[in-house]
Amino acid sequence: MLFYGTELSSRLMLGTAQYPSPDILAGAVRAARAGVVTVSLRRESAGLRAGQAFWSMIRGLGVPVLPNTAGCHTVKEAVTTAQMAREIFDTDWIKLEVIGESDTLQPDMFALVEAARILTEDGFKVFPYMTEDLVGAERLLQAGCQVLMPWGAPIGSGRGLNNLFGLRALRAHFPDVPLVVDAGIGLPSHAAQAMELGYDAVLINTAVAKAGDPVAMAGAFRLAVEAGLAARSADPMEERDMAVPSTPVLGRAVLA
Ligand SMILES: CC(=O)[C@@H](O)[C@H](O)COP(=O)(O)O
Repeated sequence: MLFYGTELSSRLMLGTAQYPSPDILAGAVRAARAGVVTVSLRRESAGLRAGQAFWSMIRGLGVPVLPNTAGCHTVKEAVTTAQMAREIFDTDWIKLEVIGESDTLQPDMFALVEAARILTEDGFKVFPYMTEDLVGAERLLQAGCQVLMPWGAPIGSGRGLNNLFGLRALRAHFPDVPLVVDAGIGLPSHAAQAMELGYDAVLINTAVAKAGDPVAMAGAFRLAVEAGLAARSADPMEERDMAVPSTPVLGRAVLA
């Protein structure tokens, strides 16, 4: 699967926020064999790890960087943050987040489409963080996005795939568009389920960073993503409502 013409080394995208230490973050990225790491300009700038040292460490991981506009609530904020990210990380990839509601951190789909249009016209390759809304998805594609990133559940909730019907519908409507489940994944089994649904990748941050052992959890997610992808490629059986005996019966026992 190509993401804007680039084949990633793995289908696991890893967020870099909230780790107990930079060493543990680096260990998690290695254990996950992450295909991409995401980094938030606004959050890092505001925190203790601000500035060049943290960003140099991220670049030094040797994994493609996908900067994001986490924490942005308006089109203007998101566009300005994306432009800063392009300079700092020397990449035209941007994970576009425009948050519309504070309790759920639900994306503002209207502002998202507008920001995506501005950024694609400016040469960016936009990875939009979105709800599973089919019409919104169509508008984002019309705005120039070639990848879509629907949420599994609210960011940091660890609830997994909240709306299986919606995620399935999105996959069915856009069979050729790279789709990534972004946010809300709490367990490796959720990641495997996303891959089994036919999603092309998953993006995970909190579930790894906040695990008791982030490095071990990163390894578990790697295995789950690989398992889900392998299962999908192996063409899983159809679910049925009724039982079908799996053991052939060749006659009945005769009781004397
Ligand atoms: C949209 C967003 O910010 C997510 O990419 C987040 O970084 C990952 O979500 P989780 O922390 O729930 O995995």
